[in-house]
Amino acid sequence: MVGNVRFEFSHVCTLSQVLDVLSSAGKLDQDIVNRTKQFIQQNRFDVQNSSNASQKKKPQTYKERASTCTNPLVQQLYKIMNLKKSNLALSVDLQNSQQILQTVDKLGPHLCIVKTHVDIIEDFSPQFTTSLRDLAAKHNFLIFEDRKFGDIGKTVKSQYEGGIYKISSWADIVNAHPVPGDGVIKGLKEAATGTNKGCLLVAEMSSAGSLAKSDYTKGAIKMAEDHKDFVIGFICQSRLIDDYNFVHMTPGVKLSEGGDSLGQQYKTPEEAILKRGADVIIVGSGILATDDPVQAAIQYKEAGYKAYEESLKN
Ligand SMILES: O=c1ccn([C@@H]2O[C@H](COP(=O)(O)O)[C@@H](O)[C@H]2O)c(=O)[nH]1
Repeated sequence: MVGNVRFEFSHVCTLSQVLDVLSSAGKLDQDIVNRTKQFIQQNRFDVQNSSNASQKKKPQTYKERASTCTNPLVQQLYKIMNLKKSNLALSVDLQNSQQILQTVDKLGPHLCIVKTHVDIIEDFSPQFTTSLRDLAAKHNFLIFEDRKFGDIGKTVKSQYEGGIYKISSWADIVNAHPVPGDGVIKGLKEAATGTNKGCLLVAEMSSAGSLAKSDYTKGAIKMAEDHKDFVIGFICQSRLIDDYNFVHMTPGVKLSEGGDSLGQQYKTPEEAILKRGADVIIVGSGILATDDPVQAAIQYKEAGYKAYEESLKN
């Protein structure tokens, strides 16, 4: 009240919208935007239900997630993570097939997922994928081909099942950019009919200046929810949805923060899991570019698992 005049205030835009405007104008770093939004999400005060406001959904163990999630591939992944006490995915970005297989054989006991970029292998042969599948069976991990499909449905279908790589015959998981619309998912899904395969949507990226943010990321979430039978989660930099049926996998992870000369941005396993809500951390050079990759993998596995245990206390 001012004098005898009563004023009523209501907001014209949300804090998230303000953050988006500042980010689009180049005034705020996307990383700060994502973290602030995540903070808001985690600390939301529900006015209508304020007595329950402090009751956050209880975090589930990997074992609990394996029994409550509905997608068989997601169940399998959480079972592996529980059994091997590992949320570590190795990005095996090497160009020689023997080197890849030897590395995977040594590091396999510590991994829940092996991520490949099959098109950087210089001596690719179908035998390589047979040997990789043998190692997946020997060490109990899933294979994720980081192909990032991004074309119309019929093209991605051919790229997934055909060509020299025949990705659908050996990869458990692939990923896709949501940019073409959900035809990209429908095309991949058709090629995977009747198999236990899954797709991750690239909802956010670790690289500086990524356009995958705000409404684009929201669109990716909607697409995932519309295709729950095949989309098993996201490549992302923050927790996007409070549903363990969608596995959040975060690349750009190293034991110390920083970046590379081509725009990659690193965060620690603790930051990725505890602050940003990742389920799986994806690590490449942090392990491969060391003198002792086995020791490095153990370090990442232990750091990732410790952060997961810590997250259960929240
Ligand atoms: O947003 C993204 C999506 C994918 N990647 C891939 O992950 C690895 C990261 O390797 P590092 O050596 O740990 O940087 C690489 O294969 C990328 O293609 C990503 O980094 N960011």
